[in-house]
Amino acid sequence: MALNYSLFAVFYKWKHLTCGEDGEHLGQSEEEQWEKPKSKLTRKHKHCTFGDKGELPLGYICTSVVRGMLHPSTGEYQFIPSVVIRYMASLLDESIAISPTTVSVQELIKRPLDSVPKRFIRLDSTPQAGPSDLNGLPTIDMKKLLGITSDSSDESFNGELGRLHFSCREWGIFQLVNHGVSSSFLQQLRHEIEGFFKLPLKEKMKYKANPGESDGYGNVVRTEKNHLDWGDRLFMTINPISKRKPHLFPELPPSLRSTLETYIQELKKIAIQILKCLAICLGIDTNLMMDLFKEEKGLETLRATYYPPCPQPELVVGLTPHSDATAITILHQITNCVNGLQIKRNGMWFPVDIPDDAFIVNMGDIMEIISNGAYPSIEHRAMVNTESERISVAMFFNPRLDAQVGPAASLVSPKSPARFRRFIMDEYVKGFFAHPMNGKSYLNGLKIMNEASDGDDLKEEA
Ligand SMILES: O=C(O)CCC(=O)C(=O)O
Ligand SMILES: [Fe+2]
Repeated sequence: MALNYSLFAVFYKWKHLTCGEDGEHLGQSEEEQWEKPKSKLTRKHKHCTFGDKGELPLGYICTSVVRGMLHPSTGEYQFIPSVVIRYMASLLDESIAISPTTVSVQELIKRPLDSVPKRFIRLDSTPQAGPSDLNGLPTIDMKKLLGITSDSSDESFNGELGRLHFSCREWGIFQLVNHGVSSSFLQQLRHEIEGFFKLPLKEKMKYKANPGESDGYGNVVRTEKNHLDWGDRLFMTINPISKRKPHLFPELPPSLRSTLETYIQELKKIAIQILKCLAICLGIDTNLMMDLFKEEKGLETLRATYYPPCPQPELVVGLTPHSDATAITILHQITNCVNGLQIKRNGMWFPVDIPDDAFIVNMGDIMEIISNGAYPSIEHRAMVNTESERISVAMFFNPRLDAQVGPAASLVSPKSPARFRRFIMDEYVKGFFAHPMNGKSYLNGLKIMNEASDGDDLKEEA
């Protein structure tokens, strides 16, 4: 059934709309409920309740306004009777009534929900390991990476640098401790980000993603089958500053903005040192690597995700399986103790237990490309639970948009030909957002199938 918003607008004005108790519909099929409501009424349905408007007598015209909704194309916030909203929710799987960017799971769970709407239901036959099966991720001590340069002695390679190389090659992910960002500051960050998600929907929608853009607030469909994830996001380009959307970062509540600004600066320092160390481990000239991530030009984005509790967590996914389209990502689970990140290893999903205040660093597709496959990106997803909300903040570090990216020249030889095509970063990013989120499928599209590659094509740039 293809119902669109204008049809709902007609329902809204419909003068004979009646309902059962607590706004429930009457009748067998949903069409009937709307077409012949009166014929189905019984004494049992003597009154109906509309949210804070209290009980309304039988047959009362449903014009009480109790909830709001965003118009899919104008983005305007509009009040709609709760009964219409419930009906719309029941149609989520079949209807285009709610446009992808206007769904807020946080709003959805404010209503009584026994089961999740069909559009959120995902089936995944990949085996799932138990919570303790992973035995923790490798741990890297940031303090020990500080001060390492390409002139450092071989000793450092035997120590933390060696562990870093191993973690990236064998795991593609590690937890970072002693990173220097204080617990009290992380508390403040938590307070600010939670505050953002607690804002009324109307406020948050000032930051909504504009049509065709990836930056902004909302639950954006990125899957082939138009499934929705069980989470609301705020995604923003942070650097270069000229790429910040005027209605987003600059317009955030000032205390959130300044906390984020400090956080971003701290993470940037960490990311740059890690990238330098990775270049050393891989045998890439650190200057070439740093040129890609030039401080004012490197592409940096941030995604804060709010995962509400879910009545049927086994049926939904908080964040669709994907690998990050970045060089490296630094993830902070701001709701300590509430886990949800899972990684795919040996064809199996493993839940990750993130220690309080540790950061998670993972390799993205760009690092897999630069390293010519030596540091594979890790496929991961986020899952939810029945009890607690969870919030994560991921910061993505990428080469500058005008950089030509491909396997580092020093890693390509006749024996080890380039495994990936070269491209301009800007085109890669645009292509990524136009591509459905589906494991590592975007990266796979950049693979050179014919292993014999043209070495001359590989310039000195990393
Ligand atoms: O919330 C998480 O644990 C994962 C977030 C993530 O993978 C992302 O934002 O790309
Ligand atoms: Fe991710």
